[in-house]
Amino acid sequence: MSQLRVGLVGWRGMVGSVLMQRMIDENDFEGITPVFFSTSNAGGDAPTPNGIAPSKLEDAHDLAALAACDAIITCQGGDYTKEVHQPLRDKGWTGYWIDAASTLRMTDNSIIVLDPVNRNVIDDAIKNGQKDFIGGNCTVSLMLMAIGELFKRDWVEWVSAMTYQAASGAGANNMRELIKGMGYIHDGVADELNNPAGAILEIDRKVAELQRSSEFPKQYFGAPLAGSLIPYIDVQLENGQSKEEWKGCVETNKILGNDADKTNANIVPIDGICVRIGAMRCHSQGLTIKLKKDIPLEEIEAALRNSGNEWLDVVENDKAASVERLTPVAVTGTLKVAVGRLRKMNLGGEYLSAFTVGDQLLWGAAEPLRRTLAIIRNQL
Ligand SMILES: NC(=O)C1=CN([C@@H]2O[C@H](COP(=O)(O)OP(=O)(O)OC[C@H]3O[C@@H](n4cnc5c(N)ncnc54)[C@H](OP(=O)(O)O)[C@@H]3O)[C@@H](O)[C@H]2O)C=CC1
Ligand SMILES: N[C@@H](CC(=O)OP(=O)(O)O)C(=O)O
Repeated sequence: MSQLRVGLVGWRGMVGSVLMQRMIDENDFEGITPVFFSTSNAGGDAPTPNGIAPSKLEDAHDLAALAACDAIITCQGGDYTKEVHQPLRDKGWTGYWIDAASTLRMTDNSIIVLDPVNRNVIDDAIKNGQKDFIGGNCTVSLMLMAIGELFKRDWVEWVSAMTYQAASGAGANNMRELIKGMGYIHDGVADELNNPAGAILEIDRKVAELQRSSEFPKQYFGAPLAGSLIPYIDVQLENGQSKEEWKGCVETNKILGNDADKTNANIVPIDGICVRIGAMRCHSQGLTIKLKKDIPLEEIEAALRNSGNEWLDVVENDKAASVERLTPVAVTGTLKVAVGRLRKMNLGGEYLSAFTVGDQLLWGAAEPLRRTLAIIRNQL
C-alpha cells in the first residue's frame, strides 16, 4: 500500500475538530502523510497528531501546494470549495477531493458518501476513476443510517420526515448563542425560581418578555431559539420548500443510486418540514414511512436489527426505553444512531412511524469523510 499525501483543510473548525479526533482515535494518520492547510495562518505551526513530525501550515489557497497532495479532505465550507476546487481541477489535478460542504454534492461527477449504505457505489466510483467524494447533508445521512435497510429491501414507497435539528448544524457560534439564550432566560427569572411558592404564570410571562426583548441573544439564528424553535432551515426555494427540505429527497436518492438512469422512475419521494430546536448536536426526525405493502412490524424490526449496521440501536417502542435511549442526550457524542417509536399507524398497515436520533457532527458530517479516506487508501 502506498503512502498517501493527504491535505487537510478546515481541520480546526467544528466539523474538522471532530474529524481530527476520530482520525486520531482510529489511527488514520498511520499510513498517510498529512499536510495541514490554513486560510488564515499559513506558516504557523501545524498540529502533530499521533506523533506526526512538526511542520508548518500551508496556504489553503496555494494551488501548487494543494496539487502536490494525492487527496484533499476539506471541512472548510462551501465558499472555499467554490474558490478552490474547479481551479485545481483546471490545473490538471487528478487527486481525490473529499468534502463536507454541499457545493459539489449534486454534480454529475461526484459521489455522496455514506459507506454503510452505499459502499458499492463508492467502490465502483473509485474503480471508475471518479475523484470527488462528498459527505451528505447531516439529516439525510442520519435518516439513512437509521432506516437504510428499509430502502435496501425496496419496502419504501415514500417518507415524510419532520426534523428536530440541533444548533450545531448552523455552526459553533449558534451553539454558543443557544446556551447564552438559556442563561439569559434563567438569569431573568432566577429570583422567582428560587421561591417555590412563586406564581408560575408570572414566571412564564417574564420569560416571554425576555425572549421577545431586543436584548435576547439572536445575532446568529436571527430569532430566539432557547425555549422556542425555528421552523425554517437554510434558504427559501421558489417551490415553498426550504433548501434543507429539498436536500432530503435529492440527496437520499443520489446516495441510493436511484437517480442513476436520469429518469424519475426510481425516485422515492421524501419531504417534510425541517425545524431547528434547542438541542446541541443531535438531529432527531419523526418519520412517517409509507410501505409498498403491509409488512408485519416484527419483520421490520428484525430487518433493522439484523441489517449488519453495527451503529444502529433499535429501541423497543416502550416509554422507558424511549426516554432512556432515544434522545439527543443519550446519543450525543457517540457513533450510535438510535431508531425507535416503531409502530403501525392508525392510518393503515402500510404506514410505519419511526423516530431517529443521531449526532450530526459524527455520522452527520465527519465520520463518512474519514471512512472514505480510509477506503480510498486501502484500495490503492
Ligand atoms: N456544522 C455542521 O454541522 C456541518 C457542516 N458541514 C460543512 O462543513 C463546513 C464547516 O463547518 P464548521 O466546522 O461548522 O465551520 P467552522 O466555522 O467551525 O470552521 C470553518 C473554518 O473557520 C476558520 N476559523 C475561524 N475562526 C475560527 C475559530 N475560532 N475556531 C475554529 N476555526 C476558526 C477555520 O479555518 P482556518 O483554520 O483556515 O482559519 C475553520 O476551518 C460547513 O461550512 C459545511 O459546509 C457539513 C455538514 C454539517
Ligand atoms: N444544514 C444543516 C447543516 C449543514 O451544514 O448542512 P449541509 O452540509 O447540507 O449544508 C443544519 O443546519 O443542520
